[in-house]
Amino acid sequence: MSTFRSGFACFVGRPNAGKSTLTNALVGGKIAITSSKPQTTRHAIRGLVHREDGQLVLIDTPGLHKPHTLLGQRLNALVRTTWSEVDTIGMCLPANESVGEGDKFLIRELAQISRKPVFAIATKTDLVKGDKLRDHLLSIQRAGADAGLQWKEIIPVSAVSGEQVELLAELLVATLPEGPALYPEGQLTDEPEETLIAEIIREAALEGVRDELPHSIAVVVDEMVPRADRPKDKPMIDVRVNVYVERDSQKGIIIGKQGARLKEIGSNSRAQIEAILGTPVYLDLHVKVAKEWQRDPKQLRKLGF
Ligand SMILES: Nc1nc2c(ncn2[C@@H]2O[C@H](COP(=O)(O)OP(=O)(O)OP(=O)(O)O)[C@@H](O)[C@H]2O)c(=O)[nH]1
Repeated sequence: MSTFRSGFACFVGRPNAGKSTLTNALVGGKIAITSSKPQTTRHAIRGLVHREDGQLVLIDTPGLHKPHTLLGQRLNALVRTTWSEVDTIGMCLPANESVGEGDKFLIRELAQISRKPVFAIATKTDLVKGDKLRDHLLSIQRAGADAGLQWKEIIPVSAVSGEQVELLAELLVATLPEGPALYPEGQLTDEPEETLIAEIIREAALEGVRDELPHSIAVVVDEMVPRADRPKDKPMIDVRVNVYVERDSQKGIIIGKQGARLKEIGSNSRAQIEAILGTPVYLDLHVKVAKEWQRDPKQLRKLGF
């Protein structure tokens, strides 16, 4: 029997490097969700990659979402801890952008970790042509050498076209220690659909305003009902959702000018929700103020905490 491997990996890279999209592509779609409860680690699990040869647990790297406070300063301790705890690291460097100072800073930091495989992942290769990709791969190699980092591999991928995603999964799994699966297959997908849907909407609501609404937002799926008057071959589900914030000002942020942001939240999350439910949905989003909900046990229970 062939060896089964299991372990943890994280992706690092500047904002927009393609980490989330790659995570989704590796996981196979819908379950790359930041808030899934940490199980054996303190870190949030972003997704599970189940394969015949192993199981890869992709974890979130806190702090790297705020590179402006991070780059140019020392990396915070939590990020270092994450790096020291995972089995393998993938640094994402988008092929349509040159290797910049921010990237080099990260590469130097990664070079400090000894005896851990660090992959350079040239993301978004569908956006560039041959010569440009070759130059990009060369500058990644050079940046590694300059920092004293020996890349485990430099691998070009496109999460959008799917090119080399399978190969990347194989290479990452090959670096994991031998061991049984850490999570039952499909564990994260066993979360109730409502939880996944609420989480997708919460992510969409936080998009671009994360700093303004850090923890003050909770999303609850109120009901999901099949629309009665639809033909059998064209079903539709009405999904009624409440988005709770703590203050009126936050309500304004979520709703946006003439409802523009709320509309955007709906359209950004609908496709993913439709993928989960397997039917078109009508999303009915309501924003409500639940004052100080984080401090009110009764409200917390209502919001599912
Ligand atoms: N064409 C193309 N676009 C991609 C690919 N991967 C990601 N993108 C796009 O690049 C943008 C950023 O991708 P994300 O996956 O959100 O990047 P990220 O590194 O997770 O970003 P942060 O959450 O800001 O750290 C999005 O608009 C993606 O659609 C790819 O393989 N090809």
